[in-house]
Amino acid sequence: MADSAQAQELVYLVTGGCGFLGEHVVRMLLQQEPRLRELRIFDLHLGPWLEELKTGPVQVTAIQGDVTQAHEVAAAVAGAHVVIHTAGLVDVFGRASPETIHAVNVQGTKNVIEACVQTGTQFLVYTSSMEVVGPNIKGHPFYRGNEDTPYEAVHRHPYPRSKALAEQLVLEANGRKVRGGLPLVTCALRPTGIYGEGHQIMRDLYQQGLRLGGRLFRAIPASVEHGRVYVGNVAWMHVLVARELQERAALMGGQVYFCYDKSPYKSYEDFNMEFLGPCGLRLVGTRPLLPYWLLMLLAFLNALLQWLLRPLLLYAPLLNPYTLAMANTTFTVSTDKAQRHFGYEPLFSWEESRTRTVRWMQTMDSSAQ
Ligand SMILES: NC(=O)c1ccc[n+]([C@@H]2O[C@H](COP(=O)([O-])OP(=O)(O)OC[C@H]3O[C@@H](n4cnc5c(N)ncnc54)[C@H](O)[C@@H]3O)[C@@H](O)[C@H]2O)c1
Ligand SMILES: CC(C)CCC[C@@H](C)[C@H]1CC[C@H]2[C@@H]3[C@H](O)C=C4C[C@@H](O)CC[C@]4(C)[C@H]3CC[C@]12C
Repeated sequence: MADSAQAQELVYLVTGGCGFLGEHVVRMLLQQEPRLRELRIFDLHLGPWLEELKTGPVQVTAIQGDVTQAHEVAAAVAGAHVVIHTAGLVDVFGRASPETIHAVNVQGTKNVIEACVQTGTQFLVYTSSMEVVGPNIKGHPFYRGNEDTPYEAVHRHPYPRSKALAEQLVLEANGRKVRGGLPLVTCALRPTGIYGEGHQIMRDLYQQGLRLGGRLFRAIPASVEHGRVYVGNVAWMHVLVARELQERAALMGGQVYFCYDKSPYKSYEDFNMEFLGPCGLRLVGTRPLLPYWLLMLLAFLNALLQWLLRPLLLYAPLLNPYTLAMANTTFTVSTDKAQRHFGYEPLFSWEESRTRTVRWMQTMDSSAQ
């Protein structure tokens, strides 16, 4: 027992710990990080589920705060050994202004870095995104690429632009001296499209399918591959990186890693059907029902309507020129960098990831009736 008592010495902070990914990271840390003494969860909106975590052996501290407020971030970071920064404004639908996206994703990340430097926190893991690479606006395919695959990254949309800037800040901060003189060690993880329990878009698509009499209509050719990764494996990768960064700083510091697992390569819609199918939905059409030019026209009409209606109401449908380009451009990764650098293997097989996601959707299904 002396060993485990000695081992429980680390303080972790998870920003955005009440979000879709953040909650999985929090739960994974509690399960898989035996050296944890205190887990701080920092979020703009705290979830009620945090209460149930407070009865365990690890001290769970919930902090309601805003990453754009430097003093709030510094107070939360002070005394933490590791920061996992997942907080972000994920918006590709035009719900938030470009300024707000920049403030949360870029200024928020700057605040986290400065807080580490000022308070002496040495390890920072940043949740980046595949979108710092692509798909680009030219629609170039990225077919099973890795961290070294050349690709013309062009960012026009506020969300990917903000993620790219924030990632760059995190990587450039690697090696800066933190309070006490030790070097800051940082790295960035780039998930592809995350799915799993708690995925809001999957929920929305399910509800849309129900409204359409149990059908969804194919919009994108089945041959367009879209990278997906299970949330439990993304969380596991964060936990592992945070742990191994402390042992392999020279190798891992300043590095980026795609988040991957054994989820199959499929189109966005066919992949979703792996979960929506068992819940009774059907994807109509082996080919897109509408020609691409018509979908593009509808996407532009949606963008125009959003702009016209903005003074009156927020109109933010799933389809806009950016989301259409994302769904319609092949972007998949195939890499073993995380395995080589820190021994990552997915914790959940594809079958388990699918079962867990379907089970979650079916619970939602019965609670909706
Ligand atoms: N969902 C995906 O497919 C995906 C893919 C790649 C990368 N990511 C990245 O993963 C991270 C988590 O994304 P998610 O899908 O869980 O999104 P999410 O919206 O579910 O979670 C983000 C969390 O950050 C919090 N947050 C937002 N603004 C904040 C602020 N100003 N101060 C403090 N907290 C704030 C939110 O309250 C929320 O709990 C993001 O950084 C996102 O860019 C997500
Ligand atoms: C064209 C319509 C028929 C379908 C629209 C689907 C669209 C809403 C989906 C397609 C691809 C999705 C993005 C992709 O999985 C990866 C990411 C990266 C991540 O950082 C944030 C979420 C995001 C942008 C997904 C959002 C929803 C998208 C655009």
